[in-house]
Amino acid sequence: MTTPILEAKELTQKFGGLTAVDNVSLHVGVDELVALIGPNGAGKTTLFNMLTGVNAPTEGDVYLAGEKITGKKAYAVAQMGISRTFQNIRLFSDMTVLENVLTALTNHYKESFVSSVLRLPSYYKTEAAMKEEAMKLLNDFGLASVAENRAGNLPYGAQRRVEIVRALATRPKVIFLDEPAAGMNPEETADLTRLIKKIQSEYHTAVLLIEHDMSLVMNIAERIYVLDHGHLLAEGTPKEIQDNPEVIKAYLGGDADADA
Ligand SMILES: Nc1ncnc2c1ncn2[C@@H]1O[C@H](COP(=O)(O)OP(=O)(O)OP(=O)(O)O)[C@@H](O)[C@H]1O
Repeated sequence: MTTPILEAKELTQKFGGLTAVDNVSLHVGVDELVALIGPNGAGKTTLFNMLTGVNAPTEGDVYLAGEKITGKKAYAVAQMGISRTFQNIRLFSDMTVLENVLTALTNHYKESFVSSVLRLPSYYKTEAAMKEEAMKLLNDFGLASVAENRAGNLPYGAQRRVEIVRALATRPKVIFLDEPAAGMNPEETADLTRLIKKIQSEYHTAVLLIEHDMSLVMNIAERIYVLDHGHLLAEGTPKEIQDNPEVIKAYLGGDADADA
């Protein structure tokens, strides 16, 4: 097993009388591409929310690169190296594509207040370096030609790509993608598949992916966790998951290639 960059130990989330996630442990290795699947209401988003600091777990702990991050707020977790996209696109739709990516880079380019206000030479240098990094990312993900377009005017699939690039611009250790293929047409999904592989292979960033599109999951995930009614039902390679009778019974309905 690779060294885990992310580790969750015995996480439980209760909402009043409902146990949405029950005693789930998982790990994601450095550079690993892991998927989390399960039927609607299985607890996937609730688990994501605990891992990213949106909700504190009722029980259990989360470790990022060996450091305990349980109970830290979402912004602190983001600064420590977890970034995510959401089921509903959350771009700054009135800003350009480039500006959206630049907002994510600001944490890495510290410029003093004085040099910013006085527009000292170092200010322009920093601005140029940020723009160069943002344009490299946009270029790598086929978005350079729309850098100056208003983000809200892009087609749906391109907006999703911008969101992923913006998450990557924070230079995370792990990137969480919450149903990135939702609402995409087959061509957009094929583009997305290449993009996600690139995050892993060229940016050496671990990926944890929630996705209902089984062909996408089986195509790119190295390992899969299956949640069912808040419990971890199975863990394994795509092949092991497809062949697992419990998974087939509880989730895939006997057809491993069908969408959930
Ligand atoms: N804030 C909340 N308060 C109360 N119950 C909640 C809350 N968030 C989620 N739940 C419940 O927890 C369970 C798990 O929901 P969750 O959204 O995590 O599932 P999911 O696997 O992400 O589903 P989907 O695939 O539909 O997004 C559901 O029964 C849901 O109604």
